[in-house]
Amino acid sequence: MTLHITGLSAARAGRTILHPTDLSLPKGGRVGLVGPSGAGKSTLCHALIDRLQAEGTPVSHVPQSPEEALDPLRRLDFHWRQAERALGLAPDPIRQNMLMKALGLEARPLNVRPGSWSRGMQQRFVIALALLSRPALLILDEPTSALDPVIAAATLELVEGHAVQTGITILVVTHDLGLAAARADWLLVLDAGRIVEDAATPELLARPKSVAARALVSHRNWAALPC
Ligand SMILES: Nc1ncnc2c1ncn2[C@@H]1O[C@H](COP(=O)(O)OP(=O)(O)OP(=O)(O)O)[C@@H](O)[C@H]1O
Repeated sequence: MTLHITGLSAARAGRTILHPTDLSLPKGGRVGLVGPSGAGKSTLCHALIDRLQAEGTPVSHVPQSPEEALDPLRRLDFHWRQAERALGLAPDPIRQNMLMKALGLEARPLNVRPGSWSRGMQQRFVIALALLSRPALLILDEPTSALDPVIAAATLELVEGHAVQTGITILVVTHDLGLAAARADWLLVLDAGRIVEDAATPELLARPKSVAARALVSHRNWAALPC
């Protein structure tokens, strides 16, 4: 079922940051939200999360870097238990193994602090945590900014594989058109708090209509990135 969201908007300090916006996110789809810094991507994400949560639709958000989600002094198994508790879930080793395996982390002991793992592995762990709630929508916020591009691409492939099996919709939020074009079937371009383009990825790349999308597409070095 497609997630339809209408009239999403946001103001900060008396200024409209996100103008009234409608979104349609197809179930199991991979959608990219692209726009320059300050366009309002984070604001849109927060408004979207608030709206979906208010409607009772499960949504998970993966922040840019694992440090934002993990306490460096707490062991990974503590984080897992906390997430289960927050969701009202009883501990379930089978579910835990399934999610860890989906992110390529099977057989890794969790009785260590985050710093014992590479950042790429920490980010995968955070994504596995985000999947615990069986979200209808998984928002990946600048998912590659904290990782080297090859690790980032491998991580995104694992997430997408899991999403295909479970019907989760993925929203990749980024200022990097190369990343979005490689990962998403559909692209939304946000500029100054307005969605100025909403098109299938090949269509947007071939025929960008808005000034913002044309500027992103004409920035050609995006094509060379591995993810
Ligand atoms: N709490 C706030 N108070 C005032 N202005 C804000 C606040 N939060 C965001 N803004 C402004 O809203 C605009 C959009 O910010 P936002 O963080 O949503 O953009 P973004 O596209 O996510 O940027 P980036 O890619 O740099 O993270 C910016 O001009 C920002 O300065």
